[in-house]
Amino acid sequence: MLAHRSIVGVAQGAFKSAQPLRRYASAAPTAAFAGHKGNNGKYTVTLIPGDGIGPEISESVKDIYAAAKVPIEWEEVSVTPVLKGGKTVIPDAAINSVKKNTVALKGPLATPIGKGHVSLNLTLRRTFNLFANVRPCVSIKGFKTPYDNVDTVLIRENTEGEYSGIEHEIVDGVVQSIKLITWDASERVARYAFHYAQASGRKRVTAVHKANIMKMSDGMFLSACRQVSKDFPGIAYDEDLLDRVCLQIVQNPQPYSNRVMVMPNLYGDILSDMCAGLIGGLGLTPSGNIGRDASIFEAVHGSAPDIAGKGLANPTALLLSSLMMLRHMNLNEHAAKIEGAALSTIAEGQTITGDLGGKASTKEYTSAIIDKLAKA
Ligand SMILES: NC(=O)C1=CN([C@@H]2O[C@H](COP(=O)(O)OP(=O)(O)OC[C@H]3O[C@@H](n4cnc5c(N)ncnc54)[C@H](O)[C@@H]3O)[C@@H](O)[C@H]2O)C=CC1
Ligand SMILES: O=C(O)CCC(=O)C(=O)O
Repeated sequence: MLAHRSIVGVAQGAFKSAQPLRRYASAAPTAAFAGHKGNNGKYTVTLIPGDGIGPEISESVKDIYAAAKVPIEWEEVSVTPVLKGGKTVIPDAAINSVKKNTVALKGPLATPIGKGHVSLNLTLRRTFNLFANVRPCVSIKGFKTPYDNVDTVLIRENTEGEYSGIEHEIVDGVVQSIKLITWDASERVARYAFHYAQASGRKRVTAVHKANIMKMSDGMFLSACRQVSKDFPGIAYDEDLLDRVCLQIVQNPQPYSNRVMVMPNLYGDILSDMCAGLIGGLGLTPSGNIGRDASIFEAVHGSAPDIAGKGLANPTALLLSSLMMLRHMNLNEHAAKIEGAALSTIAEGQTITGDLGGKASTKEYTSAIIDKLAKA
């Protein structure tokens, strides 16, 4: 198996062939980290704890980072929405912090269903033009699930598609919701997906679509992927229907290993939750929202209101997202150390949270990782 490389590392000439497998790489050819080390030798990173379980899992990441002596200073900002000119917006302090630091770790933000303010998650992605949402889904060695060979990366177009937020009522009882697909955004995410595959040693890119039905919008997304594929002769390219992928991957995920799947926004949202189910659930799957001027890392899951405040949440997905962030920042050794401690704690199975079949609280699981770091 090839070592997973981060393009950031390659571009900065920092890649060493002896580096360990990068399961949660954040290959970002167009988004080299632009943050600066302060006089204290630490990088400042924006932290948005978020809603529901967000503050609990953020606390866990902070505790683990302190124990691992990661050279990061957190700049904590709230994203509690504010009203400005009749619109719900993200507070300026949060926007300015991400702009300045160019990198952020974000807990989940809750969105009212069928009414109320727009999704602030989507607002952040659009504000910073975070065009690619990278969602690795990899089985954890030693942690038994119905499948033990999942190793795929979904890359979701992150700024438009079904999530464009253009909706209106035409006449009473008739509502239109517009799926907007542009050539530029499709080409940009396709190119990112091929770069990611190349940098991480993955051999194939699959464009996932419904162009049999949405002939023009998904059809154009496919045309962009096909055109970009010509620039990457070393990477195989194919296309598959979303419904077929869903069926086949739950029957046998193995053929989807060692590849990158690229797709429009909504398909990536749904397929990544489904893939999380293959490896043990939403408590385990990280993501990175990658842009040219900033990147925001967050778990795939939401605010989990059903368990919020009970100390039961699994912080692994946010922790792994933070490791994608560390690799994006070229802090590879710290990432590898924490990854080893977290994944071996899960593989041993003695101190794991309820979603993984264990009995540990968030704090007990966090302490188990910290104990391992102390012994490493
Ligand atoms: N990127 C973001 O910030 C996202 C925000 N949301 C928002 O989150 C809210 C809740 O959404 P749901 O559909 O309920 O999805 P959810 O992902 O919050 O929860 C789905 C199920 O997974 C469980 N779960 C999720 N994360 C977990 C963790 N770390 N540890 C243990 N169990 C975990 C929950 O307890 C729940 O049973 C909504 O307001 C939604 O809009 C949803 C998805 C992403
Ligand atoms: O913004 C939200 O509340 C949900 C967003 C979501 O599911 C996602 O796109 O990851």
